[in-house]
Amino acid sequence: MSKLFRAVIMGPPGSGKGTISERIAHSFGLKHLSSGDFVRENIAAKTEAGVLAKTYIKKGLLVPDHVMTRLLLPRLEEMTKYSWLMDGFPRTLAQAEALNSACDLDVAINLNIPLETLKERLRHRWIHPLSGRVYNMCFNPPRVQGIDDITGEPLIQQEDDRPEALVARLRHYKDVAKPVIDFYKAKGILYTFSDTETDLIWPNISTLLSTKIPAIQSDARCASTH
Ligand SMILES: Nc1nc2c(ncn2[C@@H]2O[C@H](COP(=O)(O)OP(=O)(O)O)[C@@H](O)[C@H]2O)c(=O)[nH]1
Ligand SMILES: Nc1ncnc2c1ncn2[C@@H]1O[C@H](COP(=O)(O)OP(=O)(O)O)[C@@H](O)[C@H]1O
Repeated sequence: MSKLFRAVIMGPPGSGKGTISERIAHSFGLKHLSSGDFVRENIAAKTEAGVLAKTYIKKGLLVPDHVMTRLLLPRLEEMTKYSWLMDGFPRTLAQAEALNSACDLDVAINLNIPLETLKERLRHRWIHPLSGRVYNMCFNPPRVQGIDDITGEPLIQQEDDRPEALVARLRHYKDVAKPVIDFYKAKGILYTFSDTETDLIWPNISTLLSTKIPAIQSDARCASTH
């Protein structure tokens, strides 16, 4: 049997983690795990961790490390048979260390996108709040302006995505992410991609993963579910 593949993808808000994760999951047959989706599922199911997480998200804060690890690590235990890509976790060094004790990663993808590009993208980002589905009014617009493709419900723009809030958010991201990036660099698994467009970054990520993911597994991708 081929070795399972485990990766994380990091980058500031708007860097394209969700967009690129979907492409990776589709092309390489990995499970796409999203910390934001897990948090939203737990909020919807009113689990203990979900109720706690909601109080932080409402204030625009990161969910504390112990809540995130309590929420995520059991989900990873259910994934022992699968190759996966995690989007949105770890965001802090404590989370990276907790993940490191739970499993060995093969690759950490780091997206490095210019500030002006992030501002421009997030200005056009609209989301369906219940599912977390993300649209961009230029790059991937919904079929009907302002309406979610799947549910027909209205889309909203997050307060956090306004340009004024973004600069502070990005500064905070950099401070918190730096030790995580250094942690993966020291392990020799960090791959940084810098460009202004997902379509320019994607071929490089695809080439990297083709060399890392055993061929047998990508051949079997049609049989996988995600
Ligand atoms: N113009 C443009 N928008 C992009 C590109 N890649 C992603 N987006 C959009 O930018 C926003 C942020 O992307 P997303 O994948 O949600 O980033 P995340 O916050 O890192 O998960 C979304 O509205 C995407 O549709 C790109 O190359 N060009
Ligand atoms: N690894 C994490 N650590 C702390 N909080 C997290 C983490 N992942 C998600 N969250 C919380 O869930 C919210 C939604 O996550 P996500 O969908 O990744 O959104 P965003 O793109 O706004 O960061 C975050 O704003 C944050 O409050």
